[in-house]
Amino acid sequence: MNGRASAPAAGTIINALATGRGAAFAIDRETTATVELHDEGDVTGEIDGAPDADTRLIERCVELVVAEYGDGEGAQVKTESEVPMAAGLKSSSAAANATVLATLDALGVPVDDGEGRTSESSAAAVSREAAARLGVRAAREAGVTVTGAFDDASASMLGGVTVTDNTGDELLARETVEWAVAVWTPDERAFSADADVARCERVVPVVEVTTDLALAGEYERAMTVNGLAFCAALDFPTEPAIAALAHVEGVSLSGTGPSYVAVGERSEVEKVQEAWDEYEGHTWLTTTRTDGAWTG
Ligand SMILES: Nc1ncnc2c1ncn2[C@@H]1O[C@H](COP(=O)(O)OP(=O)(O)OP(=O)(O)O)[C@@H](O)[C@H]1O
Ligand SMILES: O=C(O)C1=C[C@@H](O)[C@@H](O)[C@H](O)C1
Repeated sequence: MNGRASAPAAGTIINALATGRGAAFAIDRETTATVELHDEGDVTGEIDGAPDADTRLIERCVELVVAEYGDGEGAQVKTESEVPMAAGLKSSSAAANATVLATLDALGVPVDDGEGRTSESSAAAVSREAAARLGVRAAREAGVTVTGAFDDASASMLGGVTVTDNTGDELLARETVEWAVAVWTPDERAFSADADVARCERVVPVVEVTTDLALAGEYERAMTVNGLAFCAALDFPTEPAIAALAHVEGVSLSGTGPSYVAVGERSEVEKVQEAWDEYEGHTWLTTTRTDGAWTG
């Protein structure tokens, strides 16, 4: 009764902390979860390379899946991640998605990939959207999110860009995009649950405009306006965005920071990376992911 699954991290188009509506896109860096079920007992978690980190999110994911689809099993769950925690790159959504899918895998519950295929042959398959909503519920119960972050969770689970209303965990739009992506991750960390929501709410009029842009498919402009508004609200520098805008049209603070993401053609995104290489911390290049999370 073992299961394994992986889910990609994501970058921000619209931070939902202002209006409850957000948008995100999957990137090609993953978190993998392995789950070993026991007939009974507790659920215990481990985060590879972070022995002191909080394991409640992944434990709660396993518990919720077992409560819904299992028979009182206990478990050991472990995550290994290519993305740093508390960096704005949705490591919590990737970890939750991977853990939910790995637990379903361990229980032998099939998952529908949305295109009529399932991970196993039986009829009663769980949709990937439903699996993402379970992870969001676990994130709320573990206290690691402000809005539930269904924007981040759905982008990671389904791949591509998703636009969501996190107040009802509703998927408003999904589209695939193919961008090169530059990421700058400074050394500091910022947990989403600690963000100053009252300051974010002051930029609501600007963020409402970005939602209209995103729903019209103008993701890069939405992202850039979002980034300038949230840098101001959360007191992060706008200089990385201004440097990137010499080369690309889409750049934003990702989530509640401290990472920034810039998107566009590879040759231009490489120039953004060169500019960001001047800063302290870590810069890297990746691409968008269109396929989302997977079992196995
Ligand atoms: N790789 C992981 N494995 C297990 N749990 C994780 C992992 N990453 C994050 N978490 C859990 O989520 C909590 C909050 O994480 P964090 O603030 O880093 O979220 P994030 O998704 O990286 O941030 P952001 O929303 O800004 O992108 C962590 O304290 C931890 O409990
Ligand atoms: O905790 C949350 O609710 C969120 C955190 C950030 O990732 C945001 O980008 C996201 O839109 C919502």
